[in-house]
Amino acid sequence: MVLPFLTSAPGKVIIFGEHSAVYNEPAVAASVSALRTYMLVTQTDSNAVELDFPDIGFSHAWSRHEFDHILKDERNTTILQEARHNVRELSPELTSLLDSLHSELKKSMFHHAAFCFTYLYICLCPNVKGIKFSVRSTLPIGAGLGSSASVSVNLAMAMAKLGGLITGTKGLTLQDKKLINDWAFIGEKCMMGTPSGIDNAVSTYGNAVLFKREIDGTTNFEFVEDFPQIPMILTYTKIPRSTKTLVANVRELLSNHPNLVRPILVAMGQLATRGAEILNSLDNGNYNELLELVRVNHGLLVALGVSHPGLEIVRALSDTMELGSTKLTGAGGGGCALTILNKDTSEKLVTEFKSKLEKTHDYATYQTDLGGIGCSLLLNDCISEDKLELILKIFNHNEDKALIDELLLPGKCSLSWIF
Ligand SMILES: Nc1ncnc2c1ncn2[C@@H]1O[C@H](COP(=O)(O)OP(=O)(O)O)[C@@H](O)[C@H]1O
Ligand SMILES: C[C@@](O)(CCOP(=O)(O)O)CC(=O)O
Ligand SMILES: [Mg+2]
Repeated sequence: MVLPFLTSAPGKVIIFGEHSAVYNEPAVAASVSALRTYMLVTQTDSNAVELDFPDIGFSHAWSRHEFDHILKDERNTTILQEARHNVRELSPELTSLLDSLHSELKKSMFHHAAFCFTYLYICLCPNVKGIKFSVRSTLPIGAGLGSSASVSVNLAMAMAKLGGLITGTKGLTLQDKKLINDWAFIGEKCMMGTPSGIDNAVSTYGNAVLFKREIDGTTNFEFVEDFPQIPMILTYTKIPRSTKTLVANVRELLSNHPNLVRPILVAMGQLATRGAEILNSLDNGNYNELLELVRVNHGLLVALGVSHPGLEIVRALSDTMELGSTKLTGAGGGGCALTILNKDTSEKLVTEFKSKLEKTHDYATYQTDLGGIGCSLLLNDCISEDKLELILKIFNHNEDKALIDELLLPGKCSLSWIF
């Protein structure tokens, strides 16, 4: 594999069914292909394996010796073989072998990112050394827009490419995408424990999907054809939270009150199924029902305890101004809210809504299209010398997000990404 090369994967918005998706209920999500994570893979002089995650202030280099310790011990052969064939569950044995590689990070917020990195590395490209993986994202991180999944998709794609597991050269084949999605799911497992798999699926395949996880751990999804551009606003409250904690809280609530919580999850699945039907044939006749489902979905999420006073500000303002229906999106507890606008909402009202959120509460708002390009790859022979210089600047000097978009956004920039 000729270095350097780049990978990229988008964030997502869950329209219906966050949290209930973890319990095998259907959910609807779409990619936000303009908000993405990028990964640059470069050769280094050392023998080490390095990661550089400047967006979260984390970088680390492991000497090859640390991995050899695991890889060259014959007692580990079966453990490694089994882990490399299991894309449903993490191997507890491999997990404990990898522990020594990040023991000093155990109490830090970077532990899960490091675990995800080393797990995918040892499974997908263990023979590669003298290499650095640098990540930059235009997505808000820990905000409910699937940044963890987009990092997992990038790592899975880059490492599978380095391990010779990706076959497409002119475009990613369906088989390539399946492999990327499977390993990104394992990456999400390292990050947060019990993902549904919806985030990595949308980040890999792009577009909009009706997703369902089955009891045996397999996943089913169908694309929502002709996904309509719904007028909407995404509001980022900037309130930090962790998906892992919120998902664990819901699990505890379910275990304490199964008879109360189970029907809530089932109702969320029902409304996701109906939501997908409406989105497949959205018109004036069913638009208000879509808004109603958004309102009900938010209410059920409140009942699960995953809203936050900061999210309720957005919901209450959209209700007071009567401009649309708001629900939290992603794991909640802070992060982002999604407001679907009423049909007749004026530009003036939208401006007033956004300006109140931004000026009074210091929130950020995005008006972005949903759907579009999933994961993508920029091969070395498509990167000219002058473009490479600019790309290195972006990754080495923490250039701002507008510059990243201008230079790298697939479908908008002049680079020949394949997807
Ligand atoms: N650009 C990035 N660089 C490094 N790590 C990232 C990046 N984006 C996300 N992550 C990882 O994902 C975690 C956030 O994931 P999560 O809590 O699931 O929120 P979300 O997926 O909604 O953004 C971060 O703590 C970090 O470990
Ligand atoms: C809460 C959940 O439904 C979505 C989490 O999304 P995010 O990490 O908050 O972007 C969990 C999942 O489906 O894996
Ligand atoms: Mg996440």
